[in-house]
Amino acid sequence: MKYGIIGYSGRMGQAIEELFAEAGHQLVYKKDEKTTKEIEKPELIIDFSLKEAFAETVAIVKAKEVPLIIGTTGLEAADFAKLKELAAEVAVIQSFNFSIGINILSELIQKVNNYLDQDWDIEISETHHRFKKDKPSGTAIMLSELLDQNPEMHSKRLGSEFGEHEIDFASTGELLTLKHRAYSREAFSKGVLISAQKIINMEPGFYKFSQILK
Ligand SMILES: NC(=O)C1=CN([C@@H]2O[C@H](COP(=O)(O)OP(=O)(O)OC[C@H]3O[C@@H](n4cnc5c(N)ncnc54)[C@H](OP(=O)(O)O)[C@@H]3O)[C@@H](O)[C@H]2O)C=CC1
Ligand SMILES: O=C(O)C1=N[C@H](C(=O)O)C[C@H](O)C1
Repeated sequence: MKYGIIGYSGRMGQAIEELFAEAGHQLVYKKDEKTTKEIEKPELIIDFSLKEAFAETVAIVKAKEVPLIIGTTGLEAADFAKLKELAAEVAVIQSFNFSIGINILSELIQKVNNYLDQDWDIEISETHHRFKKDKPSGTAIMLSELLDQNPEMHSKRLGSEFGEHEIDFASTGELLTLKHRAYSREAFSKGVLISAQKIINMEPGFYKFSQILK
């Protein structure tokens, strides 16, 4: 397939380009903060950039009328409303975490949530590399939204950590811990590749990555 990346020289942009090249796909549209290179019209656009790029990403996808996969974090309710509006015209797949493990963890958290009453403390801790700009991580926010209670959030920015999320559930008598750790950015780019292979043939609509995996 011929695809485009917004945020192509970033850490995720590079990881996606590497995996997609191994799978035989061709990067024909590249956009960063200050540069745009278009060799050909892409069949889909992938956005792993920063929240500041969001309005322009929506405008580009609208103009090109191609599907969008978006993993950029820091998006808020108003941004999601815009994505859903865009999804009336093209297919949009969104997730704050494209790893398979975090999507399994999400299902486990929903299961645990069914057993909890107010007697349980819930804390989410996340650790990422020192260059990460947003805090708490998009994943921590996404996981917290699966719970009836508002959990405490803790963030660390340390060295080269690709992404670690831990969720602790404790009552006065016991502690349950669920944890996920990415070993590399391939954990995320693999999910983007699965999404790209499917989105090409999908009808317009807003889809979470968890729906694509099922
Ligand atoms: N959903 C998921 O599974 C995952 C999501 N992420 C998220 O992906 C995003 C990117 O992460 P990462 O690659 O580490 O970040 P980087 O800082 O390494 O890369 C950001 C990229 O976005 C570009 N950019 C910045 N501002 C704009 C703009 N206004 N318009 C167009 N492009 C812009 C940068 O271009 P330039 O260099 O020219 O400034 C750069 O290429 C983050 O939001 C991160 O949280 C990360 C991993 C997994
Ligand atoms: O910026 C990162 O690196 C990551 N960002 C996402 C997030 O904010 O949750 C996903 C992953 O943990 C890596």
